[in-house]
Amino acid sequence: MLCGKRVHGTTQVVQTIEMGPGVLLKWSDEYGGILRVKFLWHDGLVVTDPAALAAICGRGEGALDKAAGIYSPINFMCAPRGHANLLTSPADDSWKAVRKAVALSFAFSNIRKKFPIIRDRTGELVQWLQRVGPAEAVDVDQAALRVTLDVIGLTAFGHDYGCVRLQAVPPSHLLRVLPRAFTEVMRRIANPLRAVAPALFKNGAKGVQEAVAAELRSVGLLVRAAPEGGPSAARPLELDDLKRLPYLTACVKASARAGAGAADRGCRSDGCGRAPWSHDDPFAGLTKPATCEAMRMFPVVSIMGRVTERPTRVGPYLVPAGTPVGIPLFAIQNTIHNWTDPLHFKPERWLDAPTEAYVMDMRMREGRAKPAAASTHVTAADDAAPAGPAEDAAAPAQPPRPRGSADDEEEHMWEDGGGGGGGGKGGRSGISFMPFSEGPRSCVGQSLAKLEVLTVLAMLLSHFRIELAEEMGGREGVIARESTHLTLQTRGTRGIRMHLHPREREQA
Ligand code: HEM
Repeated sequence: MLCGKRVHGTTQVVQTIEMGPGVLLKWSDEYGGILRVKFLWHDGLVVTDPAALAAICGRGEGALDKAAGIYSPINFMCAPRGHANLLTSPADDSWKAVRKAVALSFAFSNIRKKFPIIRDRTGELVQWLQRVGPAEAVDVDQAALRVTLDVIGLTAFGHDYGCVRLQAVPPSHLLRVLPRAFTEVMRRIANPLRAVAPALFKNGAKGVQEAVAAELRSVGLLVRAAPEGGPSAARPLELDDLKRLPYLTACVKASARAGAGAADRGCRSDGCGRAPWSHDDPFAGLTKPATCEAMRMFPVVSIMGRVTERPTRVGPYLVPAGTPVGIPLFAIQNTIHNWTDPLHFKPERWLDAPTEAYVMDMRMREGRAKPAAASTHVTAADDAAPAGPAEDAAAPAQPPRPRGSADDEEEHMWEDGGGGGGGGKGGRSGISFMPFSEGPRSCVGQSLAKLEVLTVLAMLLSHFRIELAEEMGGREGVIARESTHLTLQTRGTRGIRMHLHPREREQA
């Protein structure tokens, strides 16, 4: 994303995609929790301040909606003619209806039935890794992507991508198409002109092909999951199938209004949902804190975009309508203002944290929190926006209102456990950890994601001792290649290579 910070009246422009998510972390460390920047030609804010984030992600007056313009390049990857989707749409009535239907399908009571799928695919991955052996360095990032695509395909659409079983990955396979399309999306977010006149830009025409290839695959899944008349998993997608899409979208919305979980149509497996940590799993105690610490340091979604619809208070500032607001999860979860010793991987931070908390204010746990208003770090943005009256500047951030709309009935695998002292729902004073975001636009798929992440980690840790390959250049080498390509990834094609030493062999 093109953005720049104001320094003494001049603007330093940087492209955060090229420089990696670390640039916003550096600025947050240096300038504090509310920073005025330029997003393209707009003035915007970057917010890492916990109290301001609680208001932005809540439902009160300070709540902000999606910046649909920033998200719109994603549309071209998902649907013909670039229609908005659940992720990219502003929170209008249509979004509410679809969100309600999809959330029902992702209720943990439904998702737990999918556990055997996750366990069995991960089991196949373990067998494959055992065959590869410890001498060869394996790209674990890609291994995780293989399981994830198989799990999403099977659980949501009854479609088997067969990623884990692939010996070699052809260039046209989703495993390759998806990362290339993600890269094109990020390029278009950084430079919207790229979508309008691709020929003017390096690899612009190729980017169009990547977007179309990803779009065809998304559409293929939707059409296959249709109740009747769609092609079977065995029949390849044909262009005529695309004409059925408006009908499918109407189906989802209609059943959403009727209160039925339309996306359940894709759910085709039965079975017990016992998760690994509910058994006598020796790694259960370790897996949850390790998962949380990994998600803190390396959040999959490293930045989110919101926009003020009307003049809105953000911390002590009143910002004008139409101001884009960047929410850099990577910086929020790694800045020295929100965490003690943030650059060190310390799963033990989470040992006595409420087990089910995935949204919390870690400053409270570390005894570092100040009252909400005082904890707002005033920055180079002093002249940012027409500030409110002096007494307003001292007013605490608006706490989120109790839940009351689309996702009222959502049942997540783990409800927020009260934010570790942050006051719980409706009274949270701040947020410094939210890998799945928070509030009405939080991740609707988080129950599936958590089940998969924990299962994969528990099974890998119980079978292997894992060691970073030397060619990665240590932790610093990996961090130096961090890059936002829609999700947090590493630059280049090497991925994250590791040696996996089978535990039985070592014990014998
Ligand atoms: C570890 C895995 C995952 C992480 C960390 C994650 C994180 C997030 C975050 C931070 C958001 C908010 C994005 C924003 O506002 O810009 C989000 C939204 C969303 N996620 Fe996930 N996600 C994960 C897996 C999944 C899965 C497996 C699915 C579905 C199969 C999913 C579906 C969605 C959808 C549809 C939204 C948009 C919700 C809305 O705006 O109403 N996610 N996710």
